[in-house]
Amino acid sequence: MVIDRVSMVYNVTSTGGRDEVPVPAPVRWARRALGRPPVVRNRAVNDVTLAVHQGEFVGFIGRNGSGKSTLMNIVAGQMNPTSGRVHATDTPVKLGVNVSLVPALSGEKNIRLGCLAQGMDPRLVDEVLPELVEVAALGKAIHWPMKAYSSGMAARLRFAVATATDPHILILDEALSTGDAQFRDRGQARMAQIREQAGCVLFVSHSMAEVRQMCTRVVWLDQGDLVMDGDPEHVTREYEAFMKELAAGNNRAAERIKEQLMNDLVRTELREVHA
Ligand SMILES: Nc1ncnc2c1ncn2[C@@H]1O[C@H](COP(=O)(O)OP(=O)(O)OP(=O)(O)O)[C@@H](O)[C@H]1O
Repeated sequence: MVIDRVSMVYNVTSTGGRDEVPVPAPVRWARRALGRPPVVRNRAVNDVTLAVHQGEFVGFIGRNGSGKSTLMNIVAGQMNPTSGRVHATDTPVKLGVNVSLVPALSGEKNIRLGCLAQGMDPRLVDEVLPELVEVAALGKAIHWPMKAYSSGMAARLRFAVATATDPHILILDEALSTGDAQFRDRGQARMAQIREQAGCVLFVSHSMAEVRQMCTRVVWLDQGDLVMDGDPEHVTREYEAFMKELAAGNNRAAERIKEQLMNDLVRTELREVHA
């Protein structure tokens, strides 16, 4: 899958601020004339290019509002980017979105329904059902209506359904973190299985431990920019150093870390182009 120079700019109503980027003048005038609130431009993803290969487990990290979810929504086809394109060999499945579950039905019935909705043969559904019930690890609650589930329990169910068809490209936006330790273990085992079956997983997380443990590669986004892309240990270490400076109020030092890494990234890309 290739994310090719993807950018996303949201127009958002704002009461104003000095460093806001205004929309073009004619739009401003028209809104003023119509008595609508002013709108500013918010760049959520900034010209991001990435190639993700089969079998890769790519972690996406970055502070709040850095563009991770926006990028995942674009990859999942839920949102069109302002510019750029995503080329994928198969439809990416974003956990919990591509399958609509029914609150009044039991967990087991929902798994069955979710599998059928994803085009699975009914005989195959019977075959895989016990395994998926085990992945969800809901115990007796698997027979309860889904509306009686906690948010973590519902997340487990969605996870089991989303991974049922061995999606080629699976997108997880913080899904595992909502579960407890037992679910995380099972969830990780299931994702390792997906990866082995030559799919790839895109995984958004704020947990560096989880990212280091599970990912084969990590992408760091900040304010929509691609800051780093590489080895999980290396990227998470630099990210932690950046966050530490921010937490200590050393914004300049944090910016310097980011600038240096972005320059390194440009140099690497240039070397690759010339190679
Ligand atoms: N529907 C929307 N309309 C306008 N702006 C949006 C919208 N959704 C997100 N944004 C903006 O886009 C930027 C990126 O948001 P996004 O949710 O992609 O970040 P994130 O990295 O996933 O953050 P988090 O770690 O907090 O989940 C933010 O500045 C946010 O304010």
